[in-house]
Amino acid sequence: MLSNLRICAVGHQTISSVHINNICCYKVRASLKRLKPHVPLGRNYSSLPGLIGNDIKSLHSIINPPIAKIRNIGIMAHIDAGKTTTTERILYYSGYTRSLGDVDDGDTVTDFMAQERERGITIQSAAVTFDWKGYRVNLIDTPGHVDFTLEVERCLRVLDGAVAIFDASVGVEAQTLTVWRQADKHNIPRICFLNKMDKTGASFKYAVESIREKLKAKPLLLQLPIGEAKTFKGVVDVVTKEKLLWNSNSNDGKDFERKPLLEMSDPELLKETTEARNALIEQVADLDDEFADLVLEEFSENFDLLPAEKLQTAIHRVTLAQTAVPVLCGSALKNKGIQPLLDAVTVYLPSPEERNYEFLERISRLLLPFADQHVEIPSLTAGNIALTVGLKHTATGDTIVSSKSSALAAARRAEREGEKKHRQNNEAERVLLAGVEIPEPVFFCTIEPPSVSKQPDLEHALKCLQREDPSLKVRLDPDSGQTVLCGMGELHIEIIHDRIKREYGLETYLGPLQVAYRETILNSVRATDTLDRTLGDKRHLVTVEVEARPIETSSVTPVIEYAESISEGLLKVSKEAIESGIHSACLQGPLLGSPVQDVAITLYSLTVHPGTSTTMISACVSRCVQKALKKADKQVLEPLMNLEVTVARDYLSPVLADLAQRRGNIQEIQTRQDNKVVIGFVPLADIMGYSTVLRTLTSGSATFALELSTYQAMNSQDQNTLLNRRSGLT
Ligand SMILES: Nc1nc2c(ncn2[C@@H]2O[C@H](COP(=O)(O)OP(=O)(O)OP(=O)(O)O)[C@@H](O)[C@H]2O)c(=O)[nH]1
Repeated sequence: MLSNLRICAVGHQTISSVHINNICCYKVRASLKRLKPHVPLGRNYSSLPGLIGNDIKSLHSIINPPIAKIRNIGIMAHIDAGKTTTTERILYYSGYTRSLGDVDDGDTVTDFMAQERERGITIQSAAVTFDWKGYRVNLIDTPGHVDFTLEVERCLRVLDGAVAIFDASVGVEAQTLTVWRQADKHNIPRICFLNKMDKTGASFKYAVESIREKLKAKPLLLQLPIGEAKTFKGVVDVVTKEKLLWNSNSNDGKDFERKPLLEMSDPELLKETTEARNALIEQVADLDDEFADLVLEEFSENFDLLPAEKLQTAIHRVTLAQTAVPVLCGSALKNKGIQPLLDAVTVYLPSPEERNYEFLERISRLLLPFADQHVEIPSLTAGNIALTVGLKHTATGDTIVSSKSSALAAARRAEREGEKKHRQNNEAERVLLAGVEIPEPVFFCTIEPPSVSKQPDLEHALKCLQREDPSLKVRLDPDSGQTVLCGMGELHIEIIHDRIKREYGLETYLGPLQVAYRETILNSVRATDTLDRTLGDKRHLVTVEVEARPIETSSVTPVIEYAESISEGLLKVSKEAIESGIHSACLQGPLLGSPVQDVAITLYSLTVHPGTSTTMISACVSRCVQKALKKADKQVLEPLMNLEVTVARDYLSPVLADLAQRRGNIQEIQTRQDNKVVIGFVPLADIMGYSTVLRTLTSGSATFALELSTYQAMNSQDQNTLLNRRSGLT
């Protein structure tokens, strides 16, 4: 029985993708050329290209692994930490691909969009399924660039666990903090992988410290690196006291040597590992009472006698409770440390069962993704990924249920659980499916089809893209009649433009990129208005009096109040019309036509002639509110961004000088290895096109992250310049 589906990404051409229970289902269109045949040849499968009958697993093992052996995990990190490279290694070692893909060569499986391959970045999440030592792992590689935050969020809400990847030479970076917070919100157990241990400047200690300090997490060091940067050779498994060494002559890292540490051959390393293991045991005992009892009763005299499996089970519980995070390390590029990372995923991250979802599922037509091919399957157990086709009215972030009664039952149960929430470890949150938070778009630009006859095609393309990506907003400019795209950043809009061309065959024209300003009022004002219109033999007559006043909310949704004199009876029939009128008036402020923020509207009087339609009431209220807003003293608000620039010491001065010219407000300059990290605020209007400027200023050695902080009042000089520019005076 189908009781709960989560829709994750829909709308691209004919395939819609759904979440079944806690599982994410995405379109996967990776190239099949390097896929190893893991699909049984049969009635439905013979059409898959490149599949041979010999090296295949049984249908049962492919479609229905026991739920305890399923891991649904995401990979998350700051841009360029190495998610895609790590995923490629994982696919290779698990036998899913035959050769190693490389982001720098543009031939990875998960970065399958043309733009991803060209730019070497991940934009859309991709899902792949593979088996590792008897476990089924459904893995999602998510984008790291801030413009695609929503894509990360919609993945996280359905995962059972995640691997957070860090660049070991920089530790925690700006976007890591964002995705970490998102994972906290969705209660996702995590393990950390300190990647790039081979890189100059890599520091295990520094990266661990940054996890402790910046993420406020308790790192459990399950490994120690053997060597660092150029000398990085392998890792020590602290839990088992073994050393794992990769052969430096091997070009794919498939084979490695695992040996117990011995007093004779490695006295120093053994001593260091024993100390690390003892510290780990104490740390876990502090966090887990059951383990503490075991250690105290049986092993307090000698921690060496504590079996590795007992320690692993306790670490699993602590990871699940999210009171600490296991930390591992390696180098994806140099093919070291990936196999133990996979082991850790199966040992420490939870199965769907442990995450306490209790639905069973059934839908009419199910497809299983095998890269860009889909195999129809009759049924699927909870905890798996599948696709369904043809959902027309469902968009990313929606939850669908089989019937109204099952939805009500889920809501009732959530309510009951909510009452015991504090006792039951957020049971209600586990049952209810979290919505996605859609960030505010800060940029917009007009978009034109190649000819008027192509306008319907453009509208169709934008509709599909919006269903997939709710952070893209599309609206019609009421003055010019033009279509306006609103997005998260320059790159976001550029990619949308590119996708319209490649996927929908439409060559569109973008207007100049503009900042999404807001407006507010500075004093209280009252206005009255009357609308008197006769349509046919019917007279519509409304008189309204409203007050608009400034309040502090940081929201574009106006607060609506009613004076006591407004009759209950009148409100009953016309409340909806009144509020829709107020909302529509506040969408377009009198200064720039931007949304009005921080206002309260009070309705003081309303008289309505009998027979007046609600549309006329709405129109009159809207006009009256606009009149009031126009009368008030007004203020433009501009988006202020949090900026973090990481730059080599030598280039710090030109970067600071440039930021000073951009109205930048520097809060702090940190030292990170050989780099300086500049943290501050800068108005969005002054930071457009910054990536090109920064590249030129620093010979390509700097990176930056940008995120909306707040909307702030513009000073009067800047505001006048902007208003004059908009009205064409300058
Ligand atoms: N030295 C070193 N470089 C690495 C390692 N892993 C990845 N890289 C390099 O780092 C860059 C970024 O790697 P990706 O795998 O694309 O990183 P990503 O996190 O997927 O990036 P986005 O998808 O854009 O968020 C590439 O040039 C990789 O070759 C590593 O272990 N060591």
